[in-house]
Amino acid sequence: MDGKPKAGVSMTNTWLRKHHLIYAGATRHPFILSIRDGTVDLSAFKRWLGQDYIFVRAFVPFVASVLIKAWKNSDHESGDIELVLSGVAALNDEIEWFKQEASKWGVELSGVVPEKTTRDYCRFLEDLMSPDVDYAVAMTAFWAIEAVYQESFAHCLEEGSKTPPELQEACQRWGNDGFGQYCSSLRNIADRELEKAASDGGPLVKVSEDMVTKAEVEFQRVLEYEVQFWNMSHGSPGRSAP
Ligand SMILES: Cc1ncc(CN)c(N)n1
Repeated sequence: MDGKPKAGVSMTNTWLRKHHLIYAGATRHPFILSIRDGTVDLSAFKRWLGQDYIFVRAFVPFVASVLIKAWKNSDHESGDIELVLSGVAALNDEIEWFKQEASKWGVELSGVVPEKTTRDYCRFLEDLMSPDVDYAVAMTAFWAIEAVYQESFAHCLEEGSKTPPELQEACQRWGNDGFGQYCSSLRNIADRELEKAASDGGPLVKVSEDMVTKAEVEFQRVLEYEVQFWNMSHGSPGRSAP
């Protein structure tokens, strides 16, 4: 296979198939399955809550950096800016939700020390904020980060799941249909930008090919970080030390 999508098959589709094992590892992780079957260890949930609060605070400037890239790279009619802006607004609510949820569970957010996995993932986001990172690459990472949470938490709300009632609100936050629509829109933008790069036959063809390769690498790295993040939360053996 030459790594290029077949006609009519989007780039993200091609990558989801090619990397389906790690994608399933990220979206059907034992931590998520334990929420879904009601056996979740609540101390693991609280650990996730504290670490994810730190992650989300670092995610805001990353999304703001995508907003700047959207402003520079998309036209007004595309609606990219409005979509990313709605993401920033949703993160404002999300931060408030974390504060409320933490107080409900007795987690002191100001005392949470970031674990190594959280620090590494936040550093990864910081690297992606560079103006040198192309819009297509940043958008691919953005979509993948949101899609993992959407698919994971939606799984905990499916019929037959035994998610404890006190965790259902958390699952609704990312598992609801509106968030699913938002992820689809992010994915469409990523595909549109990747398609533009892949079909570029001009003198900068090599630059465009490199961009698509970079986007695929960052897609895989997001999935690896998401698995590590769940491992850390779950307290899985072999997780990295703080
Ligand atoms: C680690 C992680 N990944 C994704 C999301 C969804 N914004 C999140 N809150 N935290």
